Amino acid sequence: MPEEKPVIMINFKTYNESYGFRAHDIAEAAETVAEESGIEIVICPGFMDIHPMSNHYRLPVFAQHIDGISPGAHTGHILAEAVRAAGATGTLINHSERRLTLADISAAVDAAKRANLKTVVCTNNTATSGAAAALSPDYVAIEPPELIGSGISVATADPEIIENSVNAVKSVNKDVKVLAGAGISSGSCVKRAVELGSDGVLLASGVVKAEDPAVVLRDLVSKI
Ligand SMILES: O=C(CO)COP(=O)(O)O
Repeated sequence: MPEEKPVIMINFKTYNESYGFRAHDIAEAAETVAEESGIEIVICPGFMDIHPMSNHYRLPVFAQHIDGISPGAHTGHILAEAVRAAGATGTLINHSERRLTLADISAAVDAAKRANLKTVVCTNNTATSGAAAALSPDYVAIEPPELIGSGISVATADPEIIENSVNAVKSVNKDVKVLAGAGISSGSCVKRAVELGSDGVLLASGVVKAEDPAVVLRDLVSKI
């Protein structure tokens, strides 16, 4: 088990169930379960919900993406400082559904650090996990794309990718934490992911599309 308690990050993506009032339902459930369990639950809502989520809940709020730009004339871009000002304290970077080049990932990590945002670089295989670790983000999140949104847990379907990514990341920079994601939906998945060396999980559909997110969230923390 890691020294610190595992973290649970919920990526709201752009599901119909994830914005506006429904974002509040998920965040309210996450706040209740985080306070009951003492487990850190991070929410990653859409950009429009960062400010209301940050104002209403005591949960850490992360963006789903930022661009590797500095303040200035960049129409249509997402500025790290603006995300921070809206209340976010971290950001995902390079999700499989929002892929970036290595140069863009590096610039985004630099922009996030400049704005005092925590960084979660998402990766799709062991080699990219090692490459991401070289940028010294706070977290590398390994998520095999073929299992994302499948309901099939990476912790049981592809445990090697978690172990191999942990080894690849730690051999580059032992201070970088590793999250596992794709198909995570239960406390058993979380337990297994942690046994394989991860510091927590990043998940989406299991919570966002649940009829009652609190039920799933309570199960997710139940075996930690
Ligand atoms: O992409 C993911 C989280 O960033 C994983 O998505 P699912 O939990 O829906 O498989």
